[in-house]
Amino acid sequence: MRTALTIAGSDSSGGAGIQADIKTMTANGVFALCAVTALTAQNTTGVTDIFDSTPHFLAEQLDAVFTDIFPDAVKIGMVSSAELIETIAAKLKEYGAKHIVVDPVMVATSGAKLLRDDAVTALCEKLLPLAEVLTPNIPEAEILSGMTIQNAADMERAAQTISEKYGCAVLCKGGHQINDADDLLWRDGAGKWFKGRRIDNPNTHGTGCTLSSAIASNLAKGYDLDTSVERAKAYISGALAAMLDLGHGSGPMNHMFALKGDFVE
Ligand SMILES: Nc1ncnc2c1ncn2[C@@H]1O[C@H](COP(=O)(O)OP(=O)(O)O)[C@@H](O)[C@H]1O
Ligand SMILES: Cc1ncc(COP(=O)(O)OP(=O)(O)O)c(N)n1
Repeated sequence: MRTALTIAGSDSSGGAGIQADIKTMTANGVFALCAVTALTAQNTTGVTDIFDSTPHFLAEQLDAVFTDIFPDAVKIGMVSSAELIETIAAKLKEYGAKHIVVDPVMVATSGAKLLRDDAVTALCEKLLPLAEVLTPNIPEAEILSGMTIQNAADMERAAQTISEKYGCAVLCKGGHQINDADDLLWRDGAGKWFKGRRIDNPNTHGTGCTLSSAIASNLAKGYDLDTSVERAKAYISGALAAMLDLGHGSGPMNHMFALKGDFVE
């Protein structure tokens, strides 16, 4: 069985963060490993508190994983401080981790800040250059490129700028646009659009975590990046279209929409 590691924060509501990652990896047929960067007290209406792992304990989790079950791909989500970012970068280099997907999580849709302002530089300098692909949403792509994004041409310019700056592929996600759910993959000097039908579902908690984990799962299975993005897009569209409705705010998706068998009713 192929394996994928998520390095991310815990979401007590189960819709985003490490919980979304593990469900996504499992539903995509890979064995999920995890290293927890932080605990969040969170539900569908917002984040009330964050308790960070220490750099030492995060390093211990990464040592435990890499020295035993070496992951076929790695996904990185919420990492709130410069010290934790530096720890992850050092360990990924030490172990020669491959197929690294970085979701540069900065702010939850509910408005909570998940990355400290003083950690953006560490993210850019230490972690982004290790990535095979970055998956910023539009607000994150604006911060990383220093540009304002208002339309598809702006997405292309911003993705190109980020890709050239950090030497990796960039998937600029269009979920925050008004009329569509089209994502742009910029790699090796050229852009490719992955078109998505916008699903009229207010429950989008964890879409970014889910997409990046599905990409990592498909890279772990040996698919190339284009195919991994295409398959991840099909997966998230299915999870949104299942129209799960839980909680009082923007609820989670149904990660198990495609699961069939005697134990699912
Ligand atoms: N209503 C929607 N219908 C279909 N796809 C969506 C919808 N909202 C987001 N997506 C898709 O979900 C993925 C995550 O995008 P986005 O919501 O922009 O990320 P984030 O959760 O990081 O803000 C992208 O592939 C995006 O196109
Ligand atoms: C613990 C934790 N990590 C990441 C997020 C952000 O999730 P994301 O899928 O990027 O976006 P929203 O769910 O906020 O739309 C989170 N909320 N919690």
